Amino acid sequence: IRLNLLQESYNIIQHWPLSYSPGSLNPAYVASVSLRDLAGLRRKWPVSFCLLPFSSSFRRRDVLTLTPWLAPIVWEGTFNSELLDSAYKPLNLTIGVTAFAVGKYTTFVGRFVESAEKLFMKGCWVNYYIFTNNPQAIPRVQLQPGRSLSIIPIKKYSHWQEISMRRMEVINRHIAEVSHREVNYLFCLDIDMVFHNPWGVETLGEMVAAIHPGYYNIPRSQFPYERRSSSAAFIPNSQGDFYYAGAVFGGLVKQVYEFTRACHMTILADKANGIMAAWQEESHLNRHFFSHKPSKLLSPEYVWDDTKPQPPEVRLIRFSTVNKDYKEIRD
Ligand SMILES: CC(=O)N[C@H]1[C@@H](OP(=O)(O)OP(=O)(O)OC[C@H]2O[C@@H](n3ccc(=O)[nH]c3=O)[C@H](O)[C@@H]2O)O[C@H](CO)[C@H](O)[C@@H]1O
Ligand SMILES: [Mn+2]
Repeated sequence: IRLNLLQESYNIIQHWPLSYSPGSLNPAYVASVSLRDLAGLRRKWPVSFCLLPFSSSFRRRDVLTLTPWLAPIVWEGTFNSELLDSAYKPLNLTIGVTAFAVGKYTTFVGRFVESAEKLFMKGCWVNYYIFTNNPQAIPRVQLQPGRSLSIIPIKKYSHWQEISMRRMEVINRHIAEVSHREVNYLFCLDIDMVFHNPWGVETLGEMVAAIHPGYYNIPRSQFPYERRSSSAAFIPNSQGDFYYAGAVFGGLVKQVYEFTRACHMTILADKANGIMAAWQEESHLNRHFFSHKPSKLLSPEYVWDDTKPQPPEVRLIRFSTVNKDYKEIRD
């Protein structure tokens, strides 16, 4: 019963800007309700008040829509994008996107950016930051007004594992040097992916993680966490919350800075001990989110895998991996 009540409050808070004068609550927080936010609200308004006007229109009963620590899990059918758009528009937010195209992965850039131009954060300012060892290989894509793309040269590590893991370090440094001045929120995405349906402001939150499409309906004992206690990414057998994808994370730029710094540190600690975690930086990301709970979760709609059949609970595939030949693409 308590969870239901809280779910109701969450739905109400999502509708806040319509029912109450704009400015009374910063819409930046409207879609990222945490336990802390709820506790604060309750002090001002009794719960019964929160429960009054809305009940059933934005609810899903077939999937989990709230974590045990009361972070929303975003699924199609749990939010109203028109309302959210009208709440966020006046904030004039700039959203950054980092993506890496090293070695043969430059072939993915065109499809990634073209699809993002049609579907990612429509109506917001968007800055793409494409990190590559081969700037000439990045195609020029026609961008919508208010959107920009920077190409940032980086060196190429020889192993794909190292390329993938070093993203934490590179993003962290880039935030400190550049993007902290340019964006409010930052999403860090795999590049071997394509947008198929809208991805909007419903995804914004302090710290946002995405549930891995392979493990959203699997018992936690089978999550592929790093299980060696010698690794800094170690999670014991019976523990953990969700298995998150390494391909999608984001949040307020300051939070993403802290997050990438922490992950890079634990990756370095493993390296000093001659260990590489089971799923590289994804293992470290999972370990970090185990002790620092994300304030919002994205459902696997936001990080799907095209080789999987679409189950009924996944109503909209928004962002999905491109089929690739691993042997061919990873040198
Ligand atoms: C869906 C999902 O959660 N994907 C994760 C998974 O694999 P994937 O198997 O999808 O990893 P991947 O091959 O896409 O590599 C991750 C990303 O690193 C970049 N890259 C990688 C290799 C290379 O030669 N050049 C290059 O640019 C590129 O942006 C790519 O998208 O595991 C990886 C680490 O093992 C990462 O945690 C991915 O985020
Ligand atoms: Mn990938």
